Amino acid sequence: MSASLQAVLPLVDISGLSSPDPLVRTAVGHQLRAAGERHGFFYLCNHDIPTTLIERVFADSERLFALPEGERMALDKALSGCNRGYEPLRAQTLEAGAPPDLKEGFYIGVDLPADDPRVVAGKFNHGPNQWPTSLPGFRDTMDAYFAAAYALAGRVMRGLALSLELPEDHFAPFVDDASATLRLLHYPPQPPNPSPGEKGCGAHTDFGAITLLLQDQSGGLQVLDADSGEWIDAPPIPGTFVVNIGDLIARWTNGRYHSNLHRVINLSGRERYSVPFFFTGNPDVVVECLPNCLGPGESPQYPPVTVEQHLAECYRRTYG
Ligand SMILES: O=C(O)CCC(=O)C(=O)O
Ligand SMILES: [Fe+2]
Repeated sequence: MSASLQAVLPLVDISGLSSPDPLVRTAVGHQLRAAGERHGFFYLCNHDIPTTLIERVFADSERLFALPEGERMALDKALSGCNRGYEPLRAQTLEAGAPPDLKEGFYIGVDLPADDPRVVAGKFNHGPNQWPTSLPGFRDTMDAYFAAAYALAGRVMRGLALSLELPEDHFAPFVDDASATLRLLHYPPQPPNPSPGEKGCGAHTDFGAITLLLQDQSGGLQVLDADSGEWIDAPPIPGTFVVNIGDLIARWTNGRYHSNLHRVINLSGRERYSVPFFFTGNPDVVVECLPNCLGPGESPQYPPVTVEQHLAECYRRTYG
């Protein structure tokens, strides 16, 4: 990574949040605050998710997207009723007005049986996962990684509470029984003659509270620098996640923390694989401006919304 880039997107060592020393934890909070207020993006290191597990996630993701089309389509998320399973190429348009995204995906969420009261009640995105039957070990890998990323997201939420000078467990009602989505993504190489504006992932902000992103070595992720209007690269750094603040934190903080635009253009000439984990939180929580994020004379930029309402609207907007 170039030195200038390192200066732009900060690196936060998350292990400090586990320190018994409150000053060390608060120092991590300060770093998160600076990152949230600037680009809303940072690299996170010293998470304790094993490299071997991360490698298995990428290997199994490649195996999934290498399945014959018929097998992938048998897991089409259109068949699921709760947005789980396979999403074909060009199914989503993250950037309004741009061509559909040049990516295919696979969605995994909290696995709930059909008789769970929340599923029976028809809550948005609640239900069972769809699993490929021809890939031994796939489900175990994804279950293990889902649990690890879920726990890490909970730690980051504690850090964000500290960053906002709130009690560390302030977001506990949001973290308890949280919804989250693990998304496997596969981007073919950008075609030599793309349609105007065609990208792997059009410019968008993420819908949830935070996103923990793993990417392979291809590069291609770009983050908007709102001050200069330029796109800055967020290349992979081994051993780290790229973490970004999503729309819910922007709403909570009245825009003090940025849910920043980002996009993917896979210019590597090869297949690109990435794995975002969206921590969307407890669907019943009402997200509204935190009192300590409202300066004198300011009014809330966003009306209160439940997590569930917000997510349903974001899906409607980008899937049509
Ligand atoms: O593939 C990536 O690097 C980013 C994906 C992304 O931004 C998303 O799925 O929201
Ligand atoms: Fe995103």
